[in-house]
Amino acid sequence: MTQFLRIIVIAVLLITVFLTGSYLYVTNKVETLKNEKYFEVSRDMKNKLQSLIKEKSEAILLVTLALSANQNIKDALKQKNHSSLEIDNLITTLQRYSSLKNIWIQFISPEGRSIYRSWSDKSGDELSFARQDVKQLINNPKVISTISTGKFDMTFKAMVPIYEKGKFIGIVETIAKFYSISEKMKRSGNDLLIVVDKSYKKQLSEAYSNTFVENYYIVNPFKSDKLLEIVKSSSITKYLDIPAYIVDKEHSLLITTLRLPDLNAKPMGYFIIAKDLRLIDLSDIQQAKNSILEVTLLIFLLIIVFLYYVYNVNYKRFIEEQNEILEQSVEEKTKELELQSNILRFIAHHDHLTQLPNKVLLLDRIEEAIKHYKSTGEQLSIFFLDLDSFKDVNDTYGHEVGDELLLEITKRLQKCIKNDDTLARLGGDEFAILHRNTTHFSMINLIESILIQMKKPFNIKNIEIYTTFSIGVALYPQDAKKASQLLRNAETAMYKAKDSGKNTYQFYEKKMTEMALQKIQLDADIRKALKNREFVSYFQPKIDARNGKIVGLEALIRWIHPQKGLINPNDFIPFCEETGLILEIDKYMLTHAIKQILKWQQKGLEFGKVSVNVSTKKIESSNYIEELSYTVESLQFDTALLELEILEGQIMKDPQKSIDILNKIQNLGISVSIDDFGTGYSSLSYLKKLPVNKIKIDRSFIIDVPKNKDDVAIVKTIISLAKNLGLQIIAEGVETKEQLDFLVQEGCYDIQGYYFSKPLPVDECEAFIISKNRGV
Ligand SMILES: Nc1nc2c(ncn2[C@@H]2O[C@H](COP(=O)(O)O[C@H]3[C@@H](O)[C@H](n4cnc5c(=O)[nH]c(N)nc54)O[C@@H]3COP(=O)(O)O)[C@@H](O)[C@H]2O)c(=O)[nH]1
Repeated sequence: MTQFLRIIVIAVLLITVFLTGSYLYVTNKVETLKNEKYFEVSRDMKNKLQSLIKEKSEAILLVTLALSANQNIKDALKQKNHSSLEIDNLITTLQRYSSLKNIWIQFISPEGRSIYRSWSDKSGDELSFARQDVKQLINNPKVISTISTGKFDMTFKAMVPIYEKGKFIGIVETIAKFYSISEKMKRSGNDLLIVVDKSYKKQLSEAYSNTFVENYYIVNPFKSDKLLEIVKSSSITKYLDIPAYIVDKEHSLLITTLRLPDLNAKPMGYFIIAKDLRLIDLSDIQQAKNSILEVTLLIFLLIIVFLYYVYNVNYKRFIEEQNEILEQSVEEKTKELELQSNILRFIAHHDHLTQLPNKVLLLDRIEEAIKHYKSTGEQLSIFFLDLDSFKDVNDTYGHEVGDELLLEITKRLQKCIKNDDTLARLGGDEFAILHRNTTHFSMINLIESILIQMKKPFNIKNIEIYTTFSIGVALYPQDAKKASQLLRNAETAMYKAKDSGKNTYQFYEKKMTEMALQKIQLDADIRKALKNREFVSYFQPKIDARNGKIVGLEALIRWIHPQKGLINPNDFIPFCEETGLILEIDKYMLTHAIKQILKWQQKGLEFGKVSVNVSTKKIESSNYIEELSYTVESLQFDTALLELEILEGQIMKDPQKSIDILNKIQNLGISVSIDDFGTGYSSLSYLKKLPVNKIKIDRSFIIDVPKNKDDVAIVKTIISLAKNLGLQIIAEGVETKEQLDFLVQEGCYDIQGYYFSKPLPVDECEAFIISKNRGV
């Protein structure tokens, strides 16, 4: 806004300065032009008067010269008698043929006596005493043309000396009135006032007109009374010797002066010339003024346009700045609102005591997890937790202790959940957990973890409090399709847990509870079995079909359960892989198998390499290579006789990582075989890079050969692939002669399968080896 005001103030100042400057300039310019005009007009006034005077002087001189050449006049002068002259006719002729209407003539003798004067009968009077000009001409006879003034009038005068045969015989003098000059000046719009200094001629003091202004005699008969009055009203000297002109605005007059010299150029008086200002044509000045005003207006408009442009540019900038400020302010406000809205949203979605998500947020998260399931198949489960004796805590110790207890319980529950799980407080003593990426084991793990956490007493304000949870679990998608229903079902399951004695859990589906119980039992049993060394190795021979010799043995785990008897690996290996117990199993089995092999070696039996199954979890465990190396070294086992079977699917989960580990295994001198080949979608580009020695064709491709053409094609391809890659090849699950013949025909000679032998317990396997060593 300051910027905006500044521009406005600058604009107003500029316009004011410009207009003032323009006004002063125009006024000054007009004044100058007027002065020039007045100077010009005043000069014209003077020129006009001068030219009229000159014109008349010349006319009179011409007439006088003409008269001086007239023989009759000469004769009259010689005779000093004019009677023979027809003077009247002469004057009439002169008036008729010249422009001079009032003209008088006089003849003067060489001695200075008047012989004849046309305006009077008087003659013979001595003039040379009274008249300076006559005296002057007698002494120096030459033409005189001058203006003269006397007490009656002011006149033009021309005097010409007349000679006859070189002798000066007299003077012809011609006199004309000044009237016509005044009239002509009047006609051209100029008032004329002829003033003569009184002191110039004594006789002027008695001037006939009797019109005086100060020391000056007003000569002209047709004077302008107005001008006379103006001159009279102030000092006359003001109007004499005006250098150029005077503008009398009061009387609207332009006044100038012209000196009136006498015969000897001595100042005699002045012509005061005046012109009505209104008669002076100032249209050219007005035109010039208009032009200046037009230019000024144009410049003014340009300034306005410029200011408008500057204003616009600045205004745009100003608007942009304001916009920026506005945007910033909106941004800040938006952030504030977002913050407030976040706070409100948080309040609306969280429990005020524990700050945990409330039921609303939990349901949102469940909906979200359901959507996720639909795109990924990742299961979820809801755990509904209700404290078993919270009412007693509140009643006994008060709500403050109850609240503290809830906060401590929250902390412990947070330790049990995964990062992507949601722990919520539904109100009172009810909590819920959204457990994502659910597996049977993860659910059991979570339940056990909660139960363990709740076993420890809580110390609230030095009061030791024991409390437990009744937990209900519902699974998506098995138990409900909608979030709210899922939560309700988990709650129902929780009440079942309450009914069954509290401090326990129930699944919404009864069989799930049983399964959970079984898994918990299985977990406990496997741990116990490892401790009690209930796991044993069975060995399945691998036979070279061409000669029936044993080329190797595969160690396969068996569980000799004290109550249930022999348990096959399919009933516990997947569970062990899920729980991580496989790490212990694989370690146990490697040692167990090697120890047995060492025993057979000591007995001198020959059976080729021994292969042991290894899960990916195992080979990916951080210290696997160290553990493997330690096991073979500590048992002093020749690594050249050991082969590890690793599932193709597990290798291909992260081929690059597998390459690193397999390289390390091979560096220990241990062979690697890809187990169940054909099921793991091996990438051919990776296959050629994999540090493996052997591939084992999966049983699923062997079952229907040679009948199933597809399987035949697959098996043929795998065999040729192995050969091309320089890998050994073995087929497993061979049960029939047809299968065997087909494989041998295709060049796969190493065979594992019931056709030759099932996996055998140690003593049976020993007997089998012995018989084969004997070539039976
Ligand atoms: N990580 C570990 N996994 C192990 C270990 N011991 C076994 N296992 C894996 O358990 C799965 C089941 O094994 P098992 O029941 O022993 O079955 C093996 C053979 O009995 C069976 N086989 C062999 N020949 C035939 C046949 O002709 N017909 C037929 N129906 N079954 C036959 O194949 C199993 C051997 O498979 P593989 O290991 O892929 O060569 C099994 O996946 C084992 O890998 C262990 O110690 N650790």
